[in-house]
Amino acid sequence: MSAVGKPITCTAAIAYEANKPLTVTEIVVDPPKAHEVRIKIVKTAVCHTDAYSLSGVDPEGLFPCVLGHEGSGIVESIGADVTNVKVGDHVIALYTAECGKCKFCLSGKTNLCGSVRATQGKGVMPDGTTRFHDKDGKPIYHFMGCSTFSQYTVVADVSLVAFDKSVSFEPTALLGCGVTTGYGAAIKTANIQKGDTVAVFGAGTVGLSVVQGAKSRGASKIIVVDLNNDKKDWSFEFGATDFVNPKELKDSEDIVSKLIEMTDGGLDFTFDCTGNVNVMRNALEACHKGWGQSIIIGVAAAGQEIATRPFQLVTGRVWRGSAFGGIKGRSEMGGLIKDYQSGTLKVDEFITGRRPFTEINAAFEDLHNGSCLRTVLDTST
Ligand SMILES: NC(=O)C1=CN([C@@H]2O[C@H](COP(=O)(O)OP(=O)(O)OC[C@H]3O[C@@H](n4cnc5c(N)ncnc54)[C@H](OP(=O)(O)O)[C@@H]3O)[C@@H](O)[C@H]2O)C=CC1
Ligand SMILES: N[C@@H](CCC(=O)N[C@@H](CSC=O)C(=O)NCC(=O)O)C(=O)O
Ligand SMILES: [Zn+2]
Ligand SMILES: [Zn+2]
Repeated sequence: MSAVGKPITCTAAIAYEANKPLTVTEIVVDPPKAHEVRIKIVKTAVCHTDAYSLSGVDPEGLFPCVLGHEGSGIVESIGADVTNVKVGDHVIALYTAECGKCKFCLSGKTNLCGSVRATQGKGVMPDGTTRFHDKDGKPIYHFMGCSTFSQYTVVADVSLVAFDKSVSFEPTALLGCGVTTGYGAAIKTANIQKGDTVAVFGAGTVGLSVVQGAKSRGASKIIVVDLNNDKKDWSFEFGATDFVNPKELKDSEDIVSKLIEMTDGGLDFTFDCTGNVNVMRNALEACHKGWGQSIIIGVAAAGQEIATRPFQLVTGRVWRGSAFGGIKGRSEMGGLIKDYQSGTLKVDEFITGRRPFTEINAAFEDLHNGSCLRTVLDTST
């Protein structure tokens, strides 16, 4: 019997409090209101940002909530006035919405959209209420406008994009965050050109996706910096030309001087994909005088601040940031899917494990163990 217009009881993973394992339990998911879409999530994966928010240091972190923002699934039902998707469409949830109408969307300068961001950061839908409840009716917060750690979720219509049914749910789940973020940061935010030199700090899914973006643009040197030698082989497979482990430098060397020496004065582009503010400083200072740009992708907690001597900027180095790789999810995801289909963009290669949904806490543990890129969860099991 169809559940359209009715609440659905399903399994979800609830973050009840910071730093505690998620509780896999039944919740109630209300039907979508106007301009909302209820999705049956098929595949989802854990991104480092889910672990960051679960750790309790995210100033927008609210509990209890349904985490998860890398996920894809099938439109189960739509609310009034939804015109961009229909029931049965295969979709990716987008934590960076694209309304096409707000000041941000119309600026042509950014992929950040203002339409739902304020309520998204408060863990509620645009009308200020939640569609998730526990069995006693108590509200459960949404997360990043997606909440993919549930068999069913509700998102704003501006927070999803449909994709061709010939593409499967696993790669599209990963395109919901990590891969798109890194690849976009390289090809869009930085707009790396043939011959440029690049250093990437942090060889997780985001960092290695920067690497493949740099490779696709013909960068002449792509240096990966990571403390974990287990990331070396992957770095080369995704396109790195060099791998440096700062722990293995000589006493007389530091990572900044090492990178400057390797690149005849510094890099054209560096990327922080660690979220560590000390690494961000090194990444900036390893840039070439006069033009080098450092792009911050990693997320750091409230209270953490970046520092450098202003002279570093006076002498032409540029500090920038990138959210979701600068990609506009609804109008540009199709291009990334084409890159995936043509083989330019590796996505499946990031899947280092698969688990049933009930093992979601183990998937978080995987992320903290250096031999994981992404663990994909099957919400039906
Ligand atoms: N701006 C945006 O739109 C987005 C930002 N993010 C953020 O990007 C970052 C990366 O995410 P993700 O790839 O999923 O995370 P991962 O945890 O998979 O990757 C981070 C990598 O950085 C390495 N690392 C940690 N500390 C250092 C250090 N001091 N020097 C060098 N390498 C280091 C880790 O090594 P080890 O294996 O030893 O832990 C790991 O390989 C996170 O901060 C995440 O929150 C993610 C998605 C979107
Ligand atoms: N609530 C967090 C926000 C951290 C952050 O910067 N998030 C990234 C996406 S991380 C994905 O894995 C982002 O896109 N930021 C732009 C935005 O509008 O949120 C905090 O306050 O730390
Ligand atoms: Zn993410
Ligand atoms: Zn907008």
